[in-house]
Amino acid sequence: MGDQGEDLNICAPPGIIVTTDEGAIIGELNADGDRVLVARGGRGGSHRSDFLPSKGRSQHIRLDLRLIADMGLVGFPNAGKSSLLSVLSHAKPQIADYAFTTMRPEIGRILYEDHRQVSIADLPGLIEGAHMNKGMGHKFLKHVERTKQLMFVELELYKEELLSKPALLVVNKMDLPETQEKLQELLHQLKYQEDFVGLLPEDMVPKKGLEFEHVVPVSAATGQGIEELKARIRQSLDVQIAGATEELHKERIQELQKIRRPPGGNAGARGSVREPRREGQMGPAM
Ligand SMILES: Nc1nc2c(ncn2[C@@H]2O[C@H](COP(=O)(O)OP(=O)(O)OP(=O)(O)O)[C@@H](O)[C@H]2O)c(=O)[nH]1
Ligand SMILES: [Mg+2]
Repeated sequence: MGDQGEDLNICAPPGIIVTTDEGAIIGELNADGDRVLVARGGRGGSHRSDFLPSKGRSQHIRLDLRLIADMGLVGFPNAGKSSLLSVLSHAKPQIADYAFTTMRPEIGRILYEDHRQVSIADLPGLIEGAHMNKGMGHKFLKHVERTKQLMFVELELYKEELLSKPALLVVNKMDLPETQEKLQELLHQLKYQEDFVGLLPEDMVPKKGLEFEHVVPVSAATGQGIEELKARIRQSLDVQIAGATEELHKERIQELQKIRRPPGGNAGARGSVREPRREGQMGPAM
């Protein structure tokens, strides 16, 4: 009858979906402390089974970190991220004239005329040294990882970790005096970045140039530029999705070509890209 076997626990962060290799969902981990049973252990032997233990299940699984949103709003405290979310979507985030009003992500959705929805996450403000856990630090960066793209609200925010995603730069509060001049200055600096790098403290100099897909001046207060911003968000995500789909198709076609090529070579001209499609069942899924 022996001792009970120990449970095998595997720790994973919240926001994980556990699936089989085929993509069937076994369970979700949405909050701290959530648990999902992936494979039940076998029963121990008893007098009913002639003391023979039964075998437990084994199961191959995938852990997918779910995106919290298509776009994440990134900016210094008070830049007006929550105000922007409230005019872009129907979300009603808390807005106030003090830093760190937003403590956890709030998601809003933009609904486009063709019924496509884009989700925007309003994130806590980012300050210098977030990567050293200052301000909302690590929490902030963890949320940022889970968005497809970033929408920077005002500039100085280029933290290198954040620059690997496509990004839009939104210049908010354009209703305030002198913002027009500041915007021109900013556009000039972006265009001639190398000339300005010398003015920055060494640890703030980005290794990679700043590239924004679009720079959009807006005012959350008056609504100026908000429609254009919505259009830019959509455009930018559509381009990214189209790029990813094309990449996937290329990979599939390459895989199919490998399968088609007989082991002894002899693929010749017949191994063209179109060949596999004619066989029907193996064409790339659209
Ligand atoms: N004049 C003007 N004020 C704005 C605009 N957008 C936001 N504000 C004001 O700026 C302040 C901060 O706005 P929030 O939207 O709370 O800023 P936030 O970036 O979400 O701030 P945190 O959550 O603390 O990081 C509030 O007093 C807003 O009313 C704007 O376009 N023009
Ligand atoms: Mg906020």
